[in-house]
Amino acid sequence: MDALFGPEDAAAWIAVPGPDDDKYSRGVLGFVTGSARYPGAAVLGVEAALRTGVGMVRYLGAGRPTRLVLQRRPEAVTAPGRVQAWVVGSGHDGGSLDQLTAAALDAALADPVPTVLDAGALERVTRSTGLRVLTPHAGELGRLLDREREEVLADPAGAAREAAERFSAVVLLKGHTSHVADPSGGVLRVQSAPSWTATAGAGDALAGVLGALLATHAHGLAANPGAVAPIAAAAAVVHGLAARRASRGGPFTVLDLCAELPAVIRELLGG
Ligand SMILES: NC(=O)C1=CN([C@@H]2O[C@H](COP(=O)(O)OP(=O)(O)OC[C@H]3O[C@@H](n4cnc5c(N)ncnc54)[C@H](O)[C@@H]3O)[C@@H](O)[C@H]2O)[C@@H](O)CC1
Ligand SMILES: Nc1ncnc2c1ncn2[C@@H]1O[C@H](COP(=O)(O)OP(=O)(O)O)[C@@H](O)[C@H]1O
Repeated sequence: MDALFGPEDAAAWIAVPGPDDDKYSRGVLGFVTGSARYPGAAVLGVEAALRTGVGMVRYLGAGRPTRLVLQRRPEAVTAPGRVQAWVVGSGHDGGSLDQLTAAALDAALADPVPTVLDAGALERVTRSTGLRVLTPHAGELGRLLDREREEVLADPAGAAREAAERFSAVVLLKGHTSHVADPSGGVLRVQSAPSWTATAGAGDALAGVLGALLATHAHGLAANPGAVAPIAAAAAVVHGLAARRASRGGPFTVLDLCAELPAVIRELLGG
């Protein structure tokens, strides 16, 4: 099955808090992202998650990214504790991680909750124990499959499907059209972002949006793992609509995109 997934489909995957909710019942999202080399990736993921809506963000990383995350978002909690979903790998360099980040990453991968594996964590996919979503761009998916980037671009749906089957994961292959493949062979296509979105850091923000949607649906996911693929597609739609609002036909920064996320969520909910 290969289907187009749009805003009407995405609207069904926005979790709305109720009067009995508190920050824990809404869902806590943990991040092990960013590094001394790429601290900005940590800031962008946390910013995107908080603006998508989540009960709490826990951020675990080295001193420099932690300071920058707190400077931008004092709402983030930097103490370890339970979470309902993880985002790992944005701003990591597969090979070289400081000790604290490496230990936090090991703990996150061993935690059986839904996990977004991005950038530097993609190569650790077989070590993750929960429901997992991989968020590669074409070059990263090529490396995972031992293929050239051009081969992935020639058949993106097929490459995403192959990786989903091989790694028992939902695979969100990013691009102008994003392809979300699940291990049973289904592929959802999302095409909501303008080409101005091709800018460094946009993928780090997408990982944050996706993490927030997973954390706020975590309770239902254990019983319904098939929901992970539409949630991943919904994240791509929300991210793309925020990019469109930020762009209005011109360039924008990733923080501009993040600033539009609350309005996109509101609109999808009919507000
Ligand atoms: N603000 C930040 O902290 C950002 C951090 N990022 C992080 O940076 C890390 C690497 O991500 P990438 O997507 O770049 O990883 P890739 O490994 O896909 O890209 C690196 C490759 O791009 C190619 N390349 C480098 N410079 C190039 C140029 N000028 N023209 C054409 N090709 C060039 C090289 O072949 C290089 O091996 C990830 O951890 C990612 O999360 C990026 O998301 C960008 C923003
Ligand atoms: N031509 C394009 N049109 C629309 N969106 C794009 C285009 N190219 C990339 N994107 C989107 O921009 C983001 C780029 O992510 P990624 O390649 O991981 O960059 P980074 O690692 O720098 O954050 C993804 O969400 C992707 O879908």
